[in-house]
Amino acid sequence: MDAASLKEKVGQAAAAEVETGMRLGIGTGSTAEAFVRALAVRVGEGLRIVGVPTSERTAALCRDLGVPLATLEEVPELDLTVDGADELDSRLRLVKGGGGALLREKIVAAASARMLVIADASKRVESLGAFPLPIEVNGFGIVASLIAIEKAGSLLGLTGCLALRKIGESPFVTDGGHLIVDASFGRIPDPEALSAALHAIPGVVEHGLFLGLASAALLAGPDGIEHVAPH
Ligand SMILES: O=C(CO)[C@H](O)[C@H](O)COP(=O)(O)O
Repeated sequence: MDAASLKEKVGQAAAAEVETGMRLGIGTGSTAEAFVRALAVRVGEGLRIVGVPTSERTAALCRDLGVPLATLEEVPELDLTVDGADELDSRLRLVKGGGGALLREKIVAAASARMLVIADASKRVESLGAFPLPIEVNGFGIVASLIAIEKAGSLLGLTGCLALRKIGESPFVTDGGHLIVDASFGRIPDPEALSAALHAIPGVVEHGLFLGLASAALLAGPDGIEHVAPH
């Protein structure tokens, strides 16, 4: 089965878990988009939900497909967030932010009673870190922040290159107006320690380590959908 079909299947499986009346956080990325498409079908059949999108991109798709939306200000407590991931480990610790939406994704996930991760099974890893860690930074003092991120990594034995994310020649700018640094640290033995160290840097707005947020995952592979709980 190709990657698009796996995303479609897992998007449908996640949409099947949505119950009428739910307040949903709606993730960002190609897998989350497959979920939105399947959710829109159910909304067309009479499912009543309200969704809080994690990016302008997701909001636009939901509007196009007729998925009812609200802001997090209007609906500040959510029942379930469904979102993709770039990596997940057996404890359902995640790396997210490949699509640059990590700040809103984390705010929405933290406002949700449950977070369901949807991905193809190739996203499951023994240790986080093969995927470069996205770090959202304020544009002010970017060089100072880069130096501080490098030092924070090296104090934890993590070395590797930091790259300012670009689209063509221009820096990628997030929905919140910030920049993204992709940190190729390699294997991250202690994600909690790295999370704390990054949070201590004033120019770091947020980072893509999602720790203790995911409640379950649906992973699509050639043999079907696997339901995974953290352990
Ligand atoms: O974190 C994200 C966006 O910021 C995405 O959920 C993550 O990058 C996975 O994307 P995809 O489903 O396209 O592989």
